[in-house]
Amino acid sequence: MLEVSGLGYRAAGRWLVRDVALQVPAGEFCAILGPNGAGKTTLLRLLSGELTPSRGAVQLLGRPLSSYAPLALAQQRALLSQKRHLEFPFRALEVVMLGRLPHQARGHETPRDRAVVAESLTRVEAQGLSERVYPSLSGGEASRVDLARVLAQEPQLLLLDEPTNHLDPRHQLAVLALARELAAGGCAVIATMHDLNLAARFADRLVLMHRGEVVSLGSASEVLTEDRLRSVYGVEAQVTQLRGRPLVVLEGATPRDPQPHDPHALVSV
Ligand SMILES: Nc1ncnc2c1ncn2[C@@H]1O[C@H](COP(=O)(O)OP(=O)(O)OP(=O)(O)O)[C@@H](O)[C@H]1O
Repeated sequence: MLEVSGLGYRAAGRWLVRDVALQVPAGEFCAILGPNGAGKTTLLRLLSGELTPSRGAVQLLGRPLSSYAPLALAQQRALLSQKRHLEFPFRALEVVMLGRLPHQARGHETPRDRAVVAESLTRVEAQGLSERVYPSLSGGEASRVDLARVLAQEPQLLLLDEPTNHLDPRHQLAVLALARELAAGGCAVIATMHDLNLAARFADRLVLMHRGEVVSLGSASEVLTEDRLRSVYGVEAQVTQLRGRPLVVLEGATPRDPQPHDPHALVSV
């Protein structure tokens, strides 16, 4: 589904993402982890085609991402950004209908569009919000409506930037269960996440980033080791097992931040 090799992105005189190689097949839910500033969002934006790589390439469904026309790309992949802003007093239903635009001939709504929108709102437990004005929604409510919008796009590749942000525990679980369900249905799902235990529980594979590079890639048990959590996140943690998955108990911060804001740390050589 998605193949990435030698991917790099340079801005403001440094490499924000460097040398990333990754393959995500259809049917997989992959979580991208890493400390603040590690490059997760930048990588996701490169995978979506929103940013153009400085090096390397992204292939989607066997074709370079750069060869897709915007409409054709929007029919295949959807990106839920972390920073979302909508000033217009659209109803939630209308916001979700925006997800159907890539599939509509000359912007004409069909009964199928309306059915997909209704189903998308139901899948994120937001059907009761459909008539609400979007700017009046709480952070978590707006997040669920935004998720419904990208679901309505019916993408083959779904990219989610911190999809559990603002959500209460029940809705965090529901959204990640939904990501699993979509993967089971043949979609490739890639989500950036900060909650290590939720990532371990729901994702098939974890990608751990540090200073713009992928430092570990594999199952939760392979990636989430106490040594790695210390060196990458700067935390002392105990990693135990719960129902066959690692369970991380954070104990405290190490004396030194392993992700210093050193502007020269990523300077190209
Ligand atoms: N356009 C840009 N110009 C300069 N620096 C940038 C730009 N975009 C991002 N950065 C920097 O690149 C680094 C990686 O940013 P990114 O948003 O990818 O991190 P992240 O891993 O998603 O972080 P977080 O967990 O805080 O969301 C950060 O230090 C950020 O300040």
